[in-house]
Amino acid sequence: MSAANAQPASRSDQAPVIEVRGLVNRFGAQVVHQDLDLDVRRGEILGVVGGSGTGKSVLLRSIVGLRRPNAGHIRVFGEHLLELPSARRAAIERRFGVLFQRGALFSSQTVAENVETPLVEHAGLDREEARGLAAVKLALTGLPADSAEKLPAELSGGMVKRAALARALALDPEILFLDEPTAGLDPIGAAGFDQLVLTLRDALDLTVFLVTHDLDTLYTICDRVAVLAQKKVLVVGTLAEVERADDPWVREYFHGPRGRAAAATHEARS
Ligand SMILES: Nc1ncnc2c1ncn2[C@@H]1O[C@H](COP(=O)(O)OP(=O)(O)OP(=O)(O)O)[C@@H](O)[C@H]1O
Repeated sequence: MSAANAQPASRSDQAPVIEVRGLVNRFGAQVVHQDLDLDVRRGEILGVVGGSGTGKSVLLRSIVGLRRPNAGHIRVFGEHLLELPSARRAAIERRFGVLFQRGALFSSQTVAENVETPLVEHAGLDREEARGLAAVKLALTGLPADSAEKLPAELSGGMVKRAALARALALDPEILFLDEPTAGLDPIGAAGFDQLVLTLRDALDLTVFLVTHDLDTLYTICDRVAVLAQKKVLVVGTLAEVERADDPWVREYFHGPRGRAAAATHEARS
């Protein structure tokens, strides 16, 4: 049985911690989302998939406050984010940890400084306190202690992802947003990162919103999967439910050679 399936079915308590309703995102004449609805349940790892350009990152950016959608509602922790005064919204956003596609570490700061910065700027810690806590966060992500004093450019791709994850965890977030965390990693590095996300979700009681193209990630750690297509969430559910969807992209993605290989590997491990 895989680690993901080892979770009881009720691992996520069904209560949505994020509710997106009627979301519209447009860039000029290009409509990316039209009346998109999505719930993210507390405690789950939700995999968000879809073809290139279907708006996975734009959806993530809309929820975390980096893009104001053209229309719709986003409720997080029961609060309507788009209607909140900016200070209240910022307080909610501090309960998010975000790992961007390219890691987004400050290249001129050491790894430790990268993790310390949010602790100093947002949690009011002094540098020394922040340093101690940053070391804990870096250890949590499995980075060797000597990486702390290195610059991001001195780390491997997998280590950069772990350092960026440590930074995303700096302020003890309740919801972790990951944008293609295993992109560019070799299969062993990617599998290690998947297991890390699963372990941290369980240990830290996180909810995880995970944008990915990685079929192994979906089969190994995701509780549910949401497929973006036709400007909305076309289907959301367990992998078994999503695989049954009658949609050309779903068929090609899940039932094509790579999908079948990922499913077979997962079966063999179960
Ligand atoms: N700031 C922007 N200005 C104009 N168009 C944008 C902007 N951001 C995103 N888009 C467009 O919105 C669409 C969705 O982009 P998005 O990055 O969300 O796709 P995605 O599903 O994450 O794709 P991928 O899987 O390739 O990363 C794309 O056509 C993109 O070009």
